[in-house]
Order: sequence, then structure tokens, then C-alpha cells
Amino acid sequence: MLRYISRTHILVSFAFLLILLGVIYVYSGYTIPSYSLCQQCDDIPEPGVKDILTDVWMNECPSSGGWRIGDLKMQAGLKYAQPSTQKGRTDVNAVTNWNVPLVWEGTFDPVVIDAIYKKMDPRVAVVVFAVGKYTRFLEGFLVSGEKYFLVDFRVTYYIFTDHEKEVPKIKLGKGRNITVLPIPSATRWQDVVFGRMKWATIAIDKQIRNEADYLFMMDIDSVFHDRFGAESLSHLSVVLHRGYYKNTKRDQFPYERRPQSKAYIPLGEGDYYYTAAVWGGNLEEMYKLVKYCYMQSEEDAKNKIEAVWQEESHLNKYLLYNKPTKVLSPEYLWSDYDQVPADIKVVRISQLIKNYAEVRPNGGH
Ligand SMILES: CC(=O)N[C@H]1[C@@H](OP(=O)(O)OP(=O)(O)OC[C@H]2O[C@@H](n3ccc(=O)[nH]c3=O)[C@H](O)[C@@H]2O)O[C@H](CO)[C@H](O)[C@@H]1O
Ligand SMILES: [Mn+2]
Repeated sequence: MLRYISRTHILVSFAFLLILLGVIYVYSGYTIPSYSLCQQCDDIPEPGVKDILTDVWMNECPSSGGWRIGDLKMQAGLKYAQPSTQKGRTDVNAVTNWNVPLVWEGTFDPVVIDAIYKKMDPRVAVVVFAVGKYTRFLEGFLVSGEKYFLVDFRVTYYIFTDHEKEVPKIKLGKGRNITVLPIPSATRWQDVVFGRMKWATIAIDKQIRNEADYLFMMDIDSVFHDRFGAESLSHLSVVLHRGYYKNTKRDQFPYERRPQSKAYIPLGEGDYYYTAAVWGGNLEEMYKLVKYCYMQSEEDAKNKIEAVWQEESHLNKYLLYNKPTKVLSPEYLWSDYDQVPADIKVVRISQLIKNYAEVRPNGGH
């Protein structure tokens, strides 16, 4: 009898234990994802959960405030024009065929979009290179950047240069900084433009990762002329090249067409042609892409080939198969070489006219 009772006892206890384990499993299965939303970044997660989520935590949460990159929260009481489902830009397409915004003047309300991103108050890194004679462009870029680029946001310009003394002293807005990073000179401009991918990869790894939530890569030979605001922020935002955005057939895009290169895109494929002179996104996403361009160009170098438009070719290859989350119109990089057409209502930043042969170490275009 005793033996019989104890066996039943054991069976019941075992069943109970199984149910308990099941409940714990189901419970943890539902609670962990809610922590990964990290709206409560400022809350310390429960022990155990924290270990599992350390990565998500480190990568996705801004350093301050309880907001996650990508949140679209807005405070109560903000005054702005009511949005319409009927009225808007009709002269241009404002959405891609993978359903993300194509950003033009008139497709966003600066009051609303700035309020949303200000709530998160992200730290934005701008990575620029000024090697050799290109230091002459620093002043115009920085002074105009202070006037128009993410005004009232926290911005650090990371200036990579071989002439530290030529970095001008500029009056910066509150919460804005300059960090100068010395790099060697180059004898070929191609090495400078490719080198950007290498040096940026190293600097993000060593330093920038701890100091920024978003990162932009930009050419230095440009000047801001109008608002370049929070509407440019997303997981990965890229700019349509002004030269190919309107009537160019995909087979005419200047993609790399030699199969020997890692940047090869066959005829018959392609969405848009993007510029490598302005691109930005969440820090980790940008890191992945900058490193990708670096690695792919290293592979090409081993095979004694250089992509037709250097890192821009690798960037375009990546973006064809890994779609960006915002496509910015050529308002976000126009050029002083070209007339402004009617669909470009605002030139936010424009490339300067320059004497390529004079400014580049090995001349040429
Ligand atoms: C509008 C556009 O699509 N721009 C791209 C186009 O630029 P660009 O023809 O405008 O090239 P660029 O001469 O401006 O070079 C790109 C950038 O590299 C830096 N630099 C270059 C040379 C040098 O001696 N010192 C120096 O600092 C500087 O930041 C410059 O802005 O082609 C380049 C590669 O061919 C890059 O893909 C650029 O992003
Ligand atoms: Mn340029």
C-alpha cells in the first residue's frame, strides 16, 4: 500500500512539475519580446531577461531617454496643420514599390517630424573626409551645416583629414561637436574615396559606436542651402542621384556591369541609382553597409579590379537586394553644375563646382 501511494505521489509530483515548466516556458515566451521593444529603456529588465537581451539593448536603445530608435511617438498638445488623405504632391511619386517613403518637399510636416524625433533626441554622427586640398571645403560645409542640418539636434562631425591644422574653428550650436581624426595622405583620389569605407569601419568600431545613434556619410565638397531635417532619418536612408532620377532606364544606370567585380549588377535589374555622397541611417545598419562596401572593394582589389564608381557601385549593389527604408529625393543632394527643375522645390544641399584636375592629387575625373 505504502509503495503504491508513493508511486502515485511521484507521478503526481512529476506531472505537476511538467505543468509548472510548461507555464514558465509559455510565460517567458510571451514576455521576452515585450522587453525587446525597449520602450522602457530606462527600466532595468528583470535578471535573466537582461542577459538574453544585452545585444538588443546595446544596439537599439539611445543612450538617454526611454525611446527606441524607430519609435514614432509625439507629445500631446502639439499644434500643426491637419494631414489630408486627398491633397499632396501629385507631380512626383512619393512612395517606392516596396512601400517606403520617397521624400520630397511637401510630403512631410517639419513640425510633426521634428517633434517625433526630438522626443528621442538621438545623437547623430556625420562622417566626412577632407584629404589633401579638400580641406578648403570644410568651412563652407560646416558653417552651412550649422545653419540647416538637423538644427537643434545633437550632432558630431567626425572629420578625417591628413591636415589637422586646416580644420577651421567654427562656432557650433548647443549639443554639437567636432572630432578630428588623423589619417594618412593619399596619392590617388580613388584611394581616398575607397579609404572612407575602411577608416569609417575602424572608427565606428573603436569610437563612434559609443557616441552615436544615427550616422551619415557625406561628401565634403557641398554646401547646405535649406532645411535638412529629421525627415531624413530612418533605419537606412539614401538619396537618388540627381543625374539619373527622372527618365533613365534601368539598363542605362551607371552600375558596375563587369561580372568580375563584386559590384556587378546584370542588365534588366535595378530600382534607382543612388549617390554615395549622402547616405545615413541607424548606426549599426550603417556600420554593416560601410563594412560591406569596404570588404567588397577589398575582394575586388585582390582580383585586380576597381568598380566603375568606386564605393558608389558597391553601395548600389547592396541597396538593390537590401532595400532602404527611406529614399530621399535629389533635393538632398543637388549640384551647382545643374539647373534646378520644377520638381525640385527646395535644394537642401548642393555639390560645389570644382576643378577636378586641380583639387585631386592625381587629377582626372
Ligand atoms: C555626387 C556623387 O555621386 N558623388 C560621388 C562621386 O563624387 P565626386 O565626383 O564629387 O567625388 P569627390 O571628388 O567629391 O570625392 C568624394 C569625397 O572624397 C573626399 N576626397 C576625395 C578626394 C581627395 O583627394 N580628398 C578627399 O578628401 C572628399 O570628402 C570628397 O567629397 O564619385 C565618388 C567616387 O568616384 C563618390 O562615390 C562620391 O560620393
Ligand atoms: Mn563630391
